[in-house]
Amino acid sequence: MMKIDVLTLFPEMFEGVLGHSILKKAAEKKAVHYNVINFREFSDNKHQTVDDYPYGGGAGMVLKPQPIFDAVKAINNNNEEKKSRVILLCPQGERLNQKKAEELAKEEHLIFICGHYEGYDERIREHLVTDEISIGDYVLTGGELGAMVIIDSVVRLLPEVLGNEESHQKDSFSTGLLEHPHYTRPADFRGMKVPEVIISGNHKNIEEWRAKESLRRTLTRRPDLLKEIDLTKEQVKWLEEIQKNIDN
Ligand SMILES: C[S@@+](CC[C@H](N)C(=O)[O-])C[C@H]1O[C@@H](n2cnc3c(N)ncnc32)[C@H](O)[C@@H]1O
Repeated sequence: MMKIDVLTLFPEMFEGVLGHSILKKAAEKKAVHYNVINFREFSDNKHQTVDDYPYGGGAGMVLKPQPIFDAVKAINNNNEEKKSRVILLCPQGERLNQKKAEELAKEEHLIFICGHYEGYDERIREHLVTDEISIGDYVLTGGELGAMVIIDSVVRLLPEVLGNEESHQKDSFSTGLLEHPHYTRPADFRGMKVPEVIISGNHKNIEEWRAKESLRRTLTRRPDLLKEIDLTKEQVKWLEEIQKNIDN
């Protein structure tokens, strides 16, 4: 079972996300155990302060190292040698992608540190964390939403979490390509018809249509992804056909 600890000043923010849908079911199935901790509890200051003014002046408050170092130590049962992935949410970090989610899904223990205010003391970054992850090139008020995004992307990859019906194997990015379009009943909705091939019952043709649509989507929306993967000869041929159709 994967263990996920989250250090935050706003634990209530996680109740909605971890307490619903697939993330909740994953915990019920014992694929994952969540532990959301307010690191204010670890402050050794009688006022339980967790932040302070930045040395050198400037706007905003900075998270102090002590409560966060001590919280991580307590999570690891005071075992300094314990090898957990300690992930700092940080707009300056490596950008999250599917590959990173897949890598983290192989771990047994993840600890997330959610920053707030102006940021955190640099010694946390230098001496405590193993990964700094950003969820995109924009600045959030805190790391909580980022931690939730990473947890969601990781937990759905754990064995037993998604059934066959919701398999992630063909999801966008898992194959290196964007996923093909989906349709459901009715076949004719107010004059808008689904492509003939997918109601043909011919599985070989349906698979080929999906494979080509996946390539078409990637070429038109995210051509950068095509440079990252090795295409089969057949895919290269299809891609050339798709490109010709677009050009004409
Ligand atoms: C207001 S931000 C601090 C930004 C910092 N002053 C800077 O310019 O890099 C407060 C906290 O929100 C979180 N955060 C903000 N943007 C994020 C992003 N794109 N991805 C992940 N975490 C983010 C981080 O934990 C950060 O410490």
